[in-house]
Amino acid sequence: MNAKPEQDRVIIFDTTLRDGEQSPGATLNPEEKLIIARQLGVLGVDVIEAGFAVSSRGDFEAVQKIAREVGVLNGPIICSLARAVRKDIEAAAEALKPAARGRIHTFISTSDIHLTYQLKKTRSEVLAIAEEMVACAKSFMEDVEFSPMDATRSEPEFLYQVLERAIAAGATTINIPDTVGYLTPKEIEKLLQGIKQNVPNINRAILSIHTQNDLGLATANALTAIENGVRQVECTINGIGERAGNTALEEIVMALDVRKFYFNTYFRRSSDSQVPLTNIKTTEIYKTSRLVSNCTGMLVQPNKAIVGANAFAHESGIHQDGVIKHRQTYEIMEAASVGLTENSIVLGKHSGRNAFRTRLRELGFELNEADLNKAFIRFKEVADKKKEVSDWDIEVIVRDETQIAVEKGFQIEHVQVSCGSCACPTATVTIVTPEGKILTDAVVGAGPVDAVYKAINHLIQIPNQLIEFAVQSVTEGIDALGTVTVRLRYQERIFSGQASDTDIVVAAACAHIQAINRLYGYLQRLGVKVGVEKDLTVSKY
Ligand SMILES: CC(=O)SCCNC(=O)CCNC(=O)[C@H](O)C(C)(C)COP(=O)(O)OP(=O)(O)OC[C@H]1O[C@@H](n2cnc3c(N)ncnc32)[C@H](O)[C@@H]1OP(=O)(O)O
Ligand SMILES: CC(C)C(=O)C(=O)O
Ligand SMILES: [Mg+2]
Repeated sequence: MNAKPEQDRVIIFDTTLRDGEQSPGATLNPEEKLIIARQLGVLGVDVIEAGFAVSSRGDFEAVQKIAREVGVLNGPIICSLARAVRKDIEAAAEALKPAARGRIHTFISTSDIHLTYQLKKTRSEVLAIAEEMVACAKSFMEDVEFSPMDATRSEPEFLYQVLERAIAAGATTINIPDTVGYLTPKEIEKLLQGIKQNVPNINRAILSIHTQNDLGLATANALTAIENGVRQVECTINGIGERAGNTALEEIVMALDVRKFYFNTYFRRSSDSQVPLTNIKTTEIYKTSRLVSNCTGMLVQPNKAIVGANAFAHESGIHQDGVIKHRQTYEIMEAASVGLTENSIVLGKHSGRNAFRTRLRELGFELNEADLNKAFIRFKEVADKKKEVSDWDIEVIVRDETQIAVEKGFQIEHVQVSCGSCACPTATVTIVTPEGKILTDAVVGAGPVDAVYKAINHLIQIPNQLIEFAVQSVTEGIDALGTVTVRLRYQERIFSGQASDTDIVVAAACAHIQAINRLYGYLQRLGVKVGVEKDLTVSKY
C-alpha cells in the first residue's frame, strides 16, 4: 500500500546531517549529530536524514542514536541514505530500528554519463536494480524514498521508466535530484511537467526535489519545483552540502512564509489563507543556524539570506531613515520571526545568576545546574573584559562551556606571546596531553598566531597542514569576542575547530587544539600512533 500524497503543505526534509556533512571539513561525530538532530526536532522539520548508515561505524551509531532519541512518537521521521545495494539497505534498516517512524532513502544514477563511467552498467541493469532495491527496502519498512541520481542530466524517457518501476516496487517518495546543480528554473518546470505527464503512477508517491547550488540556483529551482507540484523539499541549514551546497532550509521556509499569499495559489487553499505552508517554527531558525555553524566550523557569510550577520542590518542613511520612520520601508520580515531577540535587560559585570538564566531561557537554552554554573563563571570573566555581554556572546559562552560534542584530547593550559614592531613574535605554550602529561615549548614564528601554532604542532607532533584560518568579530566594539575558525588537512581529510575569546590569540590556540583533537580522535579510531610521547621539552610548573 502506498502512502497518500500530502498536498496541502511542503514537507521539509532536512539533510544537514547527510548531504550537509558532505561539505569538506564539516565532519560531525555522533554526539554532535545528536545535538543538531535534537534542535532540528525543535525546529519542526518533518524528516531528518541522519546519515548514511553503511558508510562508517560512527555514522551507523549516529543514525541509531538519533532514531532512538529524536525519532520518538510524534517526532520527525528519521531517514538513512543507502545506495541501491543490499548491504547498504540492511545497514540503514538496522540503524533505523529504534525510530517510531523510519525511512530508507535509496538511490541509483540514471544519467548515461554516470552509467557509463561510474556504475559501468547498462540502462536495463539499472532499471532492474532500482526496482529490486526499492522492493528490498520496502521489505524492511513502509516508508521508502527513491532518488534517480543525476536525474536532471538523464534522458527523460529512461527517467520516466525508472520512476514508474520504483513506485510500482513501493517507493512512497520520489525525489528528483539536480545532483550537479545544472538546471535553470524553467528547465526544472519542464522536467517536472514531463514526469507528471509520463509516469502513470506518479500520483501514488510524494514528489520531492533536491537541488544543489553549483550555479547559485538551488533555492530558485526548489521554489519553482513547489509551483509545479513538488511537496517535499530537501534542504540543509545554512545551505551547507556537497561542493557549493544545497538549497538552504531557511530560504525555502521564509520564502514560503513571507510570500505565503503568492505560494498559496499553488496549493488547495484560498490565496489569502494564513495557514503556514510548512511545519517549521521559524523563531528557531537563527539558533539552529548558529548551532550548525558552530558544530561544523562552516562560517555563515555575513550577507547570507535570513541568517547572515547583515541580513537585518541597515547601513546606509536613507535606509536607516526609512526604517526608523516605518520598518517595512526596507524590511520584508521581522528579525524576531527568525528568532533574533531584542535586548531589554543589558547583561554586564554586575548582572547576577537570575538575569543570566532568564536571558538564557529567552534564547532557548535550558541548562542543567552544573552547566549553568560553568557558563556563569565564563560569563563573569567575559563581562569583566567587556562593557556589555550580548546575545551572541552568550551563545558562544554556552557553546564553549556546555558542548560535550568535541573530541576529548589535548588541552591548552597556558598561552603567552610576546610580539610588537621591534620584537620577534615568540609563543610559549603549555598543553596537557590526554594522558595528563604537561608539555611546554617556546617557539618563534612569523607572527603571534604562527608562533602559537608552531609551538602546539611541535608539542603534539601530529602532522597537519593549516588550510584555512578565519577570525570573525562576534560582536561589535574593540572589546568584542573574536571567533577563530581553523581547518587542517591531514592526507585527504579536513578537520575544523572553532573557539572564541576576547583575546584572538587565545581563541586561535583553542580553535587549533580543537581541530587537532578531532584529527587525533580520527587517528585513534584508525589505530594510528601519534608522536606526542617523543622526546620533548617537558616541564611541570
Ligand atoms: C550525490 C550524493 O551525495 S551521493 C552520496 C555521497 N556520499 C558518500 O559517498 C558518503 C559516504 N560514502 C562512503 O562512505 C563510501 O563511498 C561507501 C561506504 C558508500 C562505499 O565505499 P567503497 O565500497 O569503498 O566504494 P567507493 O566509494 O570507492 O566507490 C563507490 C562504489 O559504489 C558504486 N555506487 C555509487 N553509487 C551507487 C548507487 N547509488 N547504487 C549502487 N552502487 C553505487 C560505485 O559505482 C562504486 O562501485 P565500484 O567500487 O564497484 O566501482
Ligand atoms: C543522494 C542524492 C539525493 C544527492 O544527494 C544528490 O543527488 O545530490
Ligand atoms: Mg546532494
